Amino acid sequence: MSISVSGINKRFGDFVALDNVSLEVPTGRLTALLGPSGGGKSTLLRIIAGLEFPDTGSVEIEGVQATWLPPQKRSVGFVFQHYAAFKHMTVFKNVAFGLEIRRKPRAEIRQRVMELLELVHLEQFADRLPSQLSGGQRQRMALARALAVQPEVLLLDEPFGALDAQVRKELRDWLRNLHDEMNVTTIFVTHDQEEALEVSDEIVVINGGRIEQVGAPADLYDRPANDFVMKFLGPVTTLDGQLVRPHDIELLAAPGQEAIEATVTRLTRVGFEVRAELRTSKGGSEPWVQLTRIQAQELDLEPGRSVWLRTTHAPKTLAVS
Ligand SMILES: Nc1ncnc2c1ncn2[C@@H]1O[C@H](COP(=O)(O)OP(=O)(O)OP(=O)(O)O)[C@@H](O)[C@H]1O
Repeated sequence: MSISVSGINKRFGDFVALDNVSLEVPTGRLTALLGPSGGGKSTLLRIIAGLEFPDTGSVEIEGVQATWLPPQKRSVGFVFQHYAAFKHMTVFKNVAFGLEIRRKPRAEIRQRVMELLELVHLEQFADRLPSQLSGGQRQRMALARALAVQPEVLLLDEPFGALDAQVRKELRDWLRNLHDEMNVTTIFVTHDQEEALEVSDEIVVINGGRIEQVGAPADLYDRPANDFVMKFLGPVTTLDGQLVRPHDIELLAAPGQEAIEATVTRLTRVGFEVRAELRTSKGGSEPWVQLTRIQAQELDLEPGRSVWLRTTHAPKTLAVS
């Protein structure tokens, strides 16, 4: 199911939470709403879900006007961050809930719930209470519950928030597979750029109630529309007044064409990478460069050594703030 949002404005009192936001999400796509806290991501998702209504603008789902429809009439399943599981019900009952209120036959409910629990790897926990699950397991239960009624649109607000890095990573792969298997249109909110870059087909960068840029992860990373997107999507440093990615700077052991002389001030090893901090001779700017251990060894880098720097990627011609 495709989703079309156009000209959405939303205020809370005097505060503008969304400022003329328009967005097209085609059927089957996995889209991330990415941005800093308070930027308006959740508000936009809640408006698409029908949990909140815009002041002006419209939401269409599969070409049908849905702006004022209640959530249950939208064919959407959603998982919000502070998801309230029914504490007194087992995992099985929690997942079965949506099917039971739709008065589906018992055998069908049983089969569907067990299929879903298998999908989210919780089949052995069907009889437990939510309080007897880990945070990650509870979030997977919430996803199974959202999927039970076979929504064509899945809306997830920070579905992996508050989990440790390792579990988040596992759940990312799992979400990607699930999305592909279930053939749904998924929109998820995250403030984690790595999560958005790794999982999604398309990223919508939202800041201060406005969309900064929409595009495939690689496009946004390599061709950010502005400084904000560039800084938000990955590491940046400045070289010769230009904002560049630290891995887009080449280090040379001898002078080269268009290369700037610099002195190594500090070397830090982070896993298999080396971070070299430098000071340029002319202008005295202090860029840092990310390189592999092998590169650092080949250049025989050490503090005090002179090197020459040039960008391997066309730098963005934007003013550095
Ligand atoms: N019901 C509300 N009443 C008043 N202000 C609200 C309400 N809901 C959201 N806001 C404000 O609107 C702004 C956008 O909130 P929103 O939750 O959409 O941001 P977000 O990008 O999802 O942030 P986060 O990542 O922190 O969840 C915030 O400044 C928030 O305080």
